[in-house]
Amino acid sequence: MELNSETRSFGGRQQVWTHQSKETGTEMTFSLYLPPAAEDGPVPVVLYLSGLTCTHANVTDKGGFQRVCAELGLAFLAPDTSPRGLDLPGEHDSYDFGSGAGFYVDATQEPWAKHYRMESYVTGELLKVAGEAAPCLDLEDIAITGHSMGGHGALTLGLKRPDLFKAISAFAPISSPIHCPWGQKALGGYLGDDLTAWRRYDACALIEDGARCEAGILVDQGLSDQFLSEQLKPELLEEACRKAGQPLTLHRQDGYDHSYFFIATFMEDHLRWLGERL
Ligand SMILES: N[C@@H](CCC(=O)N[C@@H](CSC=O)C(=O)NCC(=O)O)C(=O)O
Repeated sequence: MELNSETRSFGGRQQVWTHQSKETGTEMTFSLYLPPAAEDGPVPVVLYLSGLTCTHANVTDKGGFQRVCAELGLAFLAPDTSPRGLDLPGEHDSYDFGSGAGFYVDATQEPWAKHYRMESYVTGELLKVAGEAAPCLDLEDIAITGHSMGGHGALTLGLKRPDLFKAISAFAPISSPIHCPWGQKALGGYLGDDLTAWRRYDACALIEDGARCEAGILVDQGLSDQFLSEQLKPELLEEACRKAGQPLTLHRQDGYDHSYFFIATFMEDHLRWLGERL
């Protein structure tokens, strides 16, 4: 494991680490913000999953979380969105599949199955490695959030692993990959035609099938988001939660698009909401 950079920010430390991953069989990079409170004892962790085309760097540079994490004493952990450094057939052909588009699934189809293991990476190895890099992380006290494809990751992994994640939020998440072109392409490519396997990676299907987050779920969605009606469909999540009695706070934000300007605007709200549940 190697510390690539460390930069002072709001009294804490913004770090970037690389390590050799057993799950992906590649080098992986993640960023980790340690608040000032990490000098004195264990700190809770917010795990942030990024969207299509992103690395750890997008949210680290543009998410604007450091000031509030410093104030609340929260660590902020941001992994990459796929394995890197491979050259699998078709891996780099499109922005919404392959590199930069791991969708937080464990692929079962070739040639992806050996390396595209982002669910296992994020929920297992990443947390372990981050805990070794920073023993001040309280790995019993983790919340999960994310944006778009990463919002889908936060919802699905959070719903599947209530033992690991105490609270879930999302910025403009893909609500139901089964019902949108991005999701159909990714789940078909990584998991094949088995719709039962798809349901394990669809927040609405998981809720229909009984998964719950007791602490509730917070979602913010911009109403000028260019992906809103075709890809994100928050009304599907709203309906699944309503039918199942799953508490959901969904804020529809007038005029906001899909960008990091939107995320940075509502980051503080999400950190305070998650922090109250940690
Ligand atoms: N075609 C676009 C789409 C890429 C894009 O908008 N990516 C979003 C996430 S979309 C859902 O997962 C993003 O976060 N981009 C990075 C950023 O810093 O804004 C394209 O290729 O640009």
